[in-house]
Amino acid sequence: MLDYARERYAARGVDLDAAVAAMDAFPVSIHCWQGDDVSGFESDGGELGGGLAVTGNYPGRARNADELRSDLEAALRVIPGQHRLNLHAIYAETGTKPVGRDRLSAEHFSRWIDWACSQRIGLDFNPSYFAHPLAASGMTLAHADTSVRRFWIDHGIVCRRIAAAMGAATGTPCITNVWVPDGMKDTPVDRKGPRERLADSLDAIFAETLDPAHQLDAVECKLFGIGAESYTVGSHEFYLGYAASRGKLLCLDTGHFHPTEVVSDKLSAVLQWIPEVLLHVSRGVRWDSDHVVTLSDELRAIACELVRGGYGERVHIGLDFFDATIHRVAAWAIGVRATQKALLAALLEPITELRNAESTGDYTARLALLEDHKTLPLGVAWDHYCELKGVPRDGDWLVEVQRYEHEVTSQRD
Ligand SMILES: C[C@H](O)[C@H](O)[C@@H](O)C(=O)CO
Ligand SMILES: [Mn+2]
Repeated sequence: MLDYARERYAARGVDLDAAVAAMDAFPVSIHCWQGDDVSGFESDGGELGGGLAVTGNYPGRARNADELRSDLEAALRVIPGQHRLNLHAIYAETGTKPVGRDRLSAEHFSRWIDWACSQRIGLDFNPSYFAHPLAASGMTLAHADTSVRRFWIDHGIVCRRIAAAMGAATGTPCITNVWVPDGMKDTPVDRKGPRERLADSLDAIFAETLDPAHQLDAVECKLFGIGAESYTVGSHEFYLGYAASRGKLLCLDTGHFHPTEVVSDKLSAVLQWIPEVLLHVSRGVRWDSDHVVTLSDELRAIACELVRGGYGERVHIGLDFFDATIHRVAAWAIGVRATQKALLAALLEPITELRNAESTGDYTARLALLEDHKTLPLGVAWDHYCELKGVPRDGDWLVEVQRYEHEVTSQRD
């Protein structure tokens, strides 16, 4: 079967083995928050809020950092390749004493850092601007009250330092992604003031120069959230301008746009003006519902844009979904494996033939090639990749997760 697949791709001018080898250049930053429904481990944390909503009550949620790390290891055993872990500040381990988010430091993440080093994976990081009494009003960095704003600015400052320590320890830059829920349920009369305050707060957070070899900054835009239906301070236009003017990464979450807008079309547009992009690959169903990522047309289109544009170095792939209706380890595995399949399909695209067809105006051949590519034996190449990396193929990995569920997660209260 593998030889047959090699031949089929070779007939289209594509080297299957080279495509499989190229997969190493696309690590995926796996979001820790799928493992515990974005709960975190703060003893004094608040309701999730911020427009974020997790539905479902599948048994076996990780209740502490050791359980979450164990679940992540179970997921990594069925995910091919070396990846990264994306942590939120609410996953700090502060012992029995609560530590204010404005006082967190790298020592509160030392066990995560040691674990990442032992797994040989990189870390990414996020300040948490939700699930906190000072975020309950729906405003954080854009808040009109200076003392509330100061608290959240200090949170951003300490998180960048934590990220720098993570990057230094793991030997790969840690991306600190700033997302704030700030917005209004109903029509504001002052759209300008909060945006001025958000810009000032961000400038204050980013004032300290940190080594880009250890730490990079990203800002995440959004169209609307639950409870912020009429106005989102950090809109796409706001953050595109901010990132372009400050040389920051722009985080594009695939659930954060109008349902008819697609991130696959935005990549080559924003990368004209900003240095790098962080992706939050999600699957919005009718709204920013954060469903588990599947091998959709849009996911494939995003992967094609990365490969065709040669954006491997400039686009960082992260995931952002949370579904508590299915087994959480399986959710990670499904989402990461789907993302990787999209990448492999993109690497197997008959790009030379496609470019020739397009440049000669033969749009009939372009469409025919794109359609035919869909049924070439991607699954055989994918199985081969899984075997090379020593993880179960499609059809086999779920059994491993079910065993883990039986032995570990189903034993939790
Ligand atoms: C928990 C995440 O940081 C959060 O989902 C954010 O990235 C987002 O997308 C909010 O809608
Ligand atoms: Mn996101």
